[in-house]
Amino acid sequence: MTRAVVFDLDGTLIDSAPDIHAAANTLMARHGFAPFTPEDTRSFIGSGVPHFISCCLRARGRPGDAALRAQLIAEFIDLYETAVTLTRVYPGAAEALHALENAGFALGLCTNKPVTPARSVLAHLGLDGHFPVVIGGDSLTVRKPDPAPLQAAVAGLGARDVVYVGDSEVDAETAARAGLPFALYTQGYRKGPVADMPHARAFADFADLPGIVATVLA
Ligand SMILES: O=C(O)COP(=O)(O)O
Ligand SMILES: [Mg+2]
Repeated sequence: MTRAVVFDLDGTLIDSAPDIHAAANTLMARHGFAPFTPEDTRSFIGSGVPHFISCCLRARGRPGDAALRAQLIAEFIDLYETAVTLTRVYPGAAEALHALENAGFALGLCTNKPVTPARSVLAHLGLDGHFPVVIGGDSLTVRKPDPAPLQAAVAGLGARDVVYVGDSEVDAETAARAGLPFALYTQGYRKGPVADMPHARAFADFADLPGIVATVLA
């Protein structure tokens, strides 16, 4: 059976918050709302687009407006596909993907970002060739922290021994519910202290990841 590493995307492999921030503020301006700070935007990321838009509306005093919410979700998804130019790969992440592949690991992706913008930003950054399986926030009827998307990624890879790598509380809960070890990247968009998040290992430097995966799966 294949050994595999499944990655979260936003805040884990890529710092995409600047693009998400720009898209959100385009939307806010279009609808006459005040812009968000980068910190506001980062705090809304991690649970997918519907949740992101709910956070935007709550912050602007319109939490119960279902029609506006549906409209903003559709417009945001429209903006999302080309929101790639401000996004950067975290230092050492691309090298870690190569090292893991060279060590024989299959690689998969399980993100709450919708699958079309996820594939678009992966291609823009030259990372798409690493991932035979990409599960996005709209791939199934449920999204993380439900374990089903992560389990679908694992099944798609045909893997048994798997580590999930992510940056957020949502990712830690997803891995726990899927019964998989979790490696926490500490430089992403988590909302609280590392100590409050269940994890097998935490790392701040991608150079450490291949060794961590080997140890966790030993
Ligand atoms: O779209 C989001 O809210 C977050 O995406 P992620 O699951 O890749 O962190
Ligand atoms: Mg993330």
